[in-house]
Amino acid sequence: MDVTYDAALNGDSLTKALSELHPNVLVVRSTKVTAADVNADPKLQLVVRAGAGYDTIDVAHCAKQGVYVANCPGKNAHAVAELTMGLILSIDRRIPEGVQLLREQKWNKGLFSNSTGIKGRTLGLIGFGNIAQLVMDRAKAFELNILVHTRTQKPGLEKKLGFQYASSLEDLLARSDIVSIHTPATSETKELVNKSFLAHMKPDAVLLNTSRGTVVNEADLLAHLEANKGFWFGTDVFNGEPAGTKEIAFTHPLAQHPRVYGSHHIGASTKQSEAAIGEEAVRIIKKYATQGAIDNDNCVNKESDGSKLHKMTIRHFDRVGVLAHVFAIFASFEWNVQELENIVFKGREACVVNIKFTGDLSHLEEAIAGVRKNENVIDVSI
Ligand SMILES: NC(=O)c1ccc[n+]([C@@H]2O[C@H](COP(=O)([O-])OP(=O)(O)OC[C@H]3O[C@@H](n4cnc5c(N)ncnc54)[C@H](O)[C@@H]3O)[C@@H](O)[C@H]2O)c1
Ligand SMILES: O=C(O)[C@H](O)COP(=O)(O)O
Repeated sequence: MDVTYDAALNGDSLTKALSELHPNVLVVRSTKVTAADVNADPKLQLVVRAGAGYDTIDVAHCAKQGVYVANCPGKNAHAVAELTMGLILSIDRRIPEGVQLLREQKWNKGLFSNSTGIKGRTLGLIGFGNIAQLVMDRAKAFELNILVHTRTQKPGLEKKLGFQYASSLEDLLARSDIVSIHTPATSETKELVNKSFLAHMKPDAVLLNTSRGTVVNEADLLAHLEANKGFWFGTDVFNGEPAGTKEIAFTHPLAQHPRVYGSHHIGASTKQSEAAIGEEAVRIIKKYATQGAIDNDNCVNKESDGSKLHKMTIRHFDRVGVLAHVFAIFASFEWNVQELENIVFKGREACVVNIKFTGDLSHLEEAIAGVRKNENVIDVSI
């Protein structure tokens, strides 16, 4: 396999490289992958997001062009959970400011002796996937109580893992001392943190965001910070954050705010996490190269709604032309094959083909009779 590595490719330079090199697989971190990038490379088959969030990739356009998009769920979750705990403890004890003062050759025990402590306080988690669950595990070691608001509640999970589902988002916001966001960036979560969200929070609460900048309406948050002098924000992400990894000037009203502790979108950037992500990306590519398959856990643009599909199972002898015969009948009834699996039995004498398809079944009996006409068809069921 030929590999070209150039982490600096971005925007037009990425589009140009794709149009010249025509790779089959593109691996990216937070680099944006646009429709123009996909169109520039007709040989592109797979985009691997070496990370969790894939909002940076035009997933819908990839789906339209038959290009797989795969991510590496959970592989950087420990690192993000560790950073989240770091933000919680830093805010409670004002660690960064204490360090800064020492660097300025100043001692001020009084200034840093006002922390509340986190034991017995309530941490509200919004989203309860890979990262949030690891945050919960770590927070429980600090004796925080855990409240959860997520899209789908799983019966029995509260008791098993030792947390409580909030009855609503508003309930979680009203009862939490610390609220941490762990949802993906979607149209549903865009500006989830807005005036109304903040109004439900305790005035001296801590809000944490290690997910995406788009989840926060930054103007509303700034206004809330101004109006509530005990309110703190810890964030790893900013709207309009720089794309690269080199130092550049970054002026942002939240990044420079005295009650905001920010980091530089480094949630996933530990050596452990990068190694785990790298290994997973390689595993995905190897499996695709050798078996032509992407695991469902990784593929983010495979159609998963099979509820409207009909299924036909045909046992047949392993001879040339059986499937061609079946497909000709399907085409004559305007049945559209959606998924297909042909299993060959030991000895390569017989097979079973499972065909999932859409179409009008009013001529079903006629179609089945047509399939049976082939001498190598053993049985048909639907
Ligand atoms: N700061 C970083 O470096 C960094 C690293 C990894 C991931 N992330 C971000 O964190 C996000 C979460 O990562 P993860 O690995 O936990 O993902 P995940 O898919 O395992 O979990 C996401 C959770 O959010 C829930 N959710 C989705 N939409 C929701 C909604 N509208 N309301 C409530 N809950 C909702 C899902 O049900 C799921 O429980 C990623 O999508 C990514 O944007 C950031
Ligand atoms: O969604 C993710 O995995 C993180 O935001 C990590 O982004 P990065 O790969 O650019 O560090």
